[in-house]
Amino acid sequence: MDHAIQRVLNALTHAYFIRGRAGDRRTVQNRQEKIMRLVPPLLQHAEALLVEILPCRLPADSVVSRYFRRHERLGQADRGFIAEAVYAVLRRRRSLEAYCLGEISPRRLLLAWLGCVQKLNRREFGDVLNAAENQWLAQAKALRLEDFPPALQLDLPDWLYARLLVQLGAEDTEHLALQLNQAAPLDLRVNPLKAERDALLARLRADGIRAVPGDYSPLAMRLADKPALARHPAFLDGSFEVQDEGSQLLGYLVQPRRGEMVADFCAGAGGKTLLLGALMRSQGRLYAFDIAEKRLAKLKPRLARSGLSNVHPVRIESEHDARLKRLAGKFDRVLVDAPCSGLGTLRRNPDLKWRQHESDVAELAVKQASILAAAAKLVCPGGRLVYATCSLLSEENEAVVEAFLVAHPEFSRLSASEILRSQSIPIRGDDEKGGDLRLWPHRHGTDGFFAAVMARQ
Ligand SMILES: C[S@@+](CC[C@H](N)C(=O)[O-])C[C@H]1O[C@@H](n2cnc3c(N)ncnc32)[C@H](O)[C@@H]1O
Repeated sequence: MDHAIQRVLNALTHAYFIRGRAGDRRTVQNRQEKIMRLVPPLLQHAEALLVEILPCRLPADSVVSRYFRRHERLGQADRGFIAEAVYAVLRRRRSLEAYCLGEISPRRLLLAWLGCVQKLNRREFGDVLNAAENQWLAQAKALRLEDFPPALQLDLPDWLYARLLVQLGAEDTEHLALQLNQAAPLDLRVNPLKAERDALLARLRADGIRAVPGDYSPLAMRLADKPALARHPAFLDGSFEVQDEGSQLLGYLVQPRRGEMVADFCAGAGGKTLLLGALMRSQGRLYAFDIAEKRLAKLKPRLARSGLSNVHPVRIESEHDARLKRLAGKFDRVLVDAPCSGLGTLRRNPDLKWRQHESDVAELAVKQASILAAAAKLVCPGGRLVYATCSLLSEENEAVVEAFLVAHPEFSRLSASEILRSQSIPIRGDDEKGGDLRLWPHRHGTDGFFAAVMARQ
């Protein structure tokens, strides 16, 4: 193998683990050894992957999966490593482009990340850099990020920075943006029909998986690393699902009870459906509506693992589907996990900040209002309606709910924090304005979520 590439890989591996996995020498050593053993030209793979991702035609995660399917000989550690480099570039794309000094290319973005963010020195780069690149990188390293506008420094598009500034102020926007530029932790949710959290934590630890209970959700477990779990026996037997802790809290806001009629209006692949079904102890009827056949199809194997028998997936044409009319006024609880900009998930999907535009947000808000109004018709008198998004923007959140409440005086807001507290879920911080729940990556360590709980008279 080319020694220069080997040196960069060593340095990269070092930088990667120092940043992400400090404190566990054994893991560092194991994975480092693994990478050394398997080592392909990872930098070239990262470059090739960026060529496909940067035009932003498709979501980055689907491009990454497709790439790895095409390169099936890449091992787990190599994949982790390539994905880490590519995602780092996506997170820091705007400032890395500035470091490119007018000649933006996937290779330069990667080298800028290595040189200017990871601070690899010339010796660590070895002879990977040609003379022109050496010269360019020396100039790039001399740039001071502080001399650029705040939005660039924080790697946000101008329009998004401007909106967050209005909502949060400069200091909080900075804290949020810095957090959004980190990788999200891996959270699991225990399936209470199959396992008990303490026992499952012990089972995972016995397998060398470092896990602790979540801060808020009684079913959450947070992992210290990102092990591959798809073949873990406790996953296969339905004892847990992968689910962000914030997402879990939405299930507790719906608070479904055994025997009730419950609808998950935008069920997708059923992350929240599975939780709602488990909270109902599989008793009563739980409808999982969605317009996307493909997403609902992904719910099927998850349902099979979960042990739930009360879930009815129904593909609808739109929120105005005629079948919904027959169900009007019949549901005790309705969750609307609305399609949204997804900006609360930027730690996982950093490409969204470059793929979403202002005009998308305005369109989404119109769609969200229409879905909420249609879903509300399903709620019975005395029933509960929860509107949620993983957006950070008030346009998709409070504004949608406020307009809905004006047009539907039969609904009134409940306090989300009180509902959670009544279930012994402690939510700290400034999350109670208007009674709605707001979860922020920089305050709660979860993805960004908004949820409003409403009751029908
Ligand atoms: C935020 S995702 C839902 C995620 C899902 N609840 C989960 O926890 O995994 C929004 C979903 O809304 C669906 N959707 C979009 N328009 C819809 C509509 N008019 N009626 C129902 N669902 C819709 C999308 O297909 C997508 O699956």
